[in-house]
Amino acid sequence: MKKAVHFGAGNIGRGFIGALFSQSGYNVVFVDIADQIINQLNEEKQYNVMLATDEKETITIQNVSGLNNLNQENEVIEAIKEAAFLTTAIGPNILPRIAPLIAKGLAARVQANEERLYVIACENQISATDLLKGYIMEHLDEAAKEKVLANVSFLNSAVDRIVPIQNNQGSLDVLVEPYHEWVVETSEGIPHIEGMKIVSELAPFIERKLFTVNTGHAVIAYFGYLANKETIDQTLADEDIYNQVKATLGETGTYLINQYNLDPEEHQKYIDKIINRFQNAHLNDGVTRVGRSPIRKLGHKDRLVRPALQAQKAGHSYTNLAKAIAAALLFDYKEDEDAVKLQIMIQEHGVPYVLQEVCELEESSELAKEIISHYEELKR
Ligand SMILES: NC(=O)c1ccc[n+]([C@@H]2O[C@H](COP(=O)([O-])OP(=O)(O)OC[C@H]3O[C@@H](n4cnc5c(N)ncnc54)[C@H](O)[C@@H]3O)[C@@H](O)[C@H]2O)c1
Ligand SMILES: O=P(O)(O)OC[C@@H](O)[C@@H](O)[C@H](O)[C@H](O)CO
Repeated sequence: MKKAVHFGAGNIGRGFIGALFSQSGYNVVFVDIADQIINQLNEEKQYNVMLATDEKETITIQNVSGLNNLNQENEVIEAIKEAAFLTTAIGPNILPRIAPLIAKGLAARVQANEERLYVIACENQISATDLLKGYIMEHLDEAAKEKVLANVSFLNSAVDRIVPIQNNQGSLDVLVEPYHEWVVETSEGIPHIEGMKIVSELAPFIERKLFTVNTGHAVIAYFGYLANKETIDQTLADEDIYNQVKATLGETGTYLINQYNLDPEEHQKYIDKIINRFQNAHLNDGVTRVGRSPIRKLGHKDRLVRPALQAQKAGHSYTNLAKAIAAALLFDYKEDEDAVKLQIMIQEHGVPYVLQEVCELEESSELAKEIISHYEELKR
């Protein structure tokens, strides 16, 4: 049976990417540090993916197993030697940590098996696979690098499916929204995977997704958190926040329509569909999950700052994006490591320093000034 090695047996791993490989006839080896999940995968050898609909349709995912990358290095390397695909859904910040083991696996793979291997990082980050490739290359000598570059394809991708934190301790089953989209950039003829869409240029797809789904999500999460809301759908029921989301997606929409020559009516339909997805009460998706890792989300190329800068450059409105950035700076959720770090940075050095260090925005820029003024207002 064909094999796919997938790093990250979490929500997207089990609920989306691993599930698609299994449904396409692959044996899926999940690699993770969570012993409980790994042991359960090996014992139960299957799990259910449930759709967040009234009917709760269920699909059983089979031919799955697990390995722990902390204490089963050799087994992971052996699995990589036989795999047709190597994918990740682990969080962008974790990619550098798994790169040394992937490098060992790839070095052994290209010696043992001449078949092409496809590596795809499925993270919410522009060019995540290119970044992973760079981290992997740091751990290969010149000879191995050359062989890996000749035999392994590194393909960027965009993944879209809302998978909340699961409310079923001790179970492998995953509740997911019915909608899903997985777009992979390549001009090669790669093996067919159910649900994978191939495109020759990813930029319009990943920017449209990141600056609509994830920007909208971030606005709801940060304003919802400030308004003491628990979930995304509850937050959207607040008329002011709903209008704020619409206005912000109007700003990112103007950029996306101009940049990628999108049809404005089609783009409006895309926005409406996404807002409808956010309103799915079956998901029970927490604002703290969606707002997680605010330092990452405030990055220069991420869902808030990049569209704001693009709007500023084009002379369009970015007021609502600036407000959302200010709200993100107030996300002081104590159980999120990044949020704690961000608040310490603000207390010790102030907001202008954070805008410079995290968002790469000069204090004197119009955008930075506007964020600071919204921040002061929201704090009151
Ligand atoms: N959940 C969603 O709705 C969604 C949708 C699209 C994209 N994504 C992206 O998918 C990625 C994963 O998100 P998620 O929601 O599935 O997160 P998650 O926390 O549910 O899953 C991450 C998994 O990675 C594992 N992990 C952490 N550190 C590890 C390490 N060093 N080695 C091996 N495994 C490790 C964790 O144990 C966990 O099982 C993120 O980049 C996210 O942005 C998520
Ligand atoms: O995964 P993050 O932390 O980058 O973003 C949180 C959510 O916006 C995200 O997980 C969405 O649910 C997902 O991107 C939908 O496709």
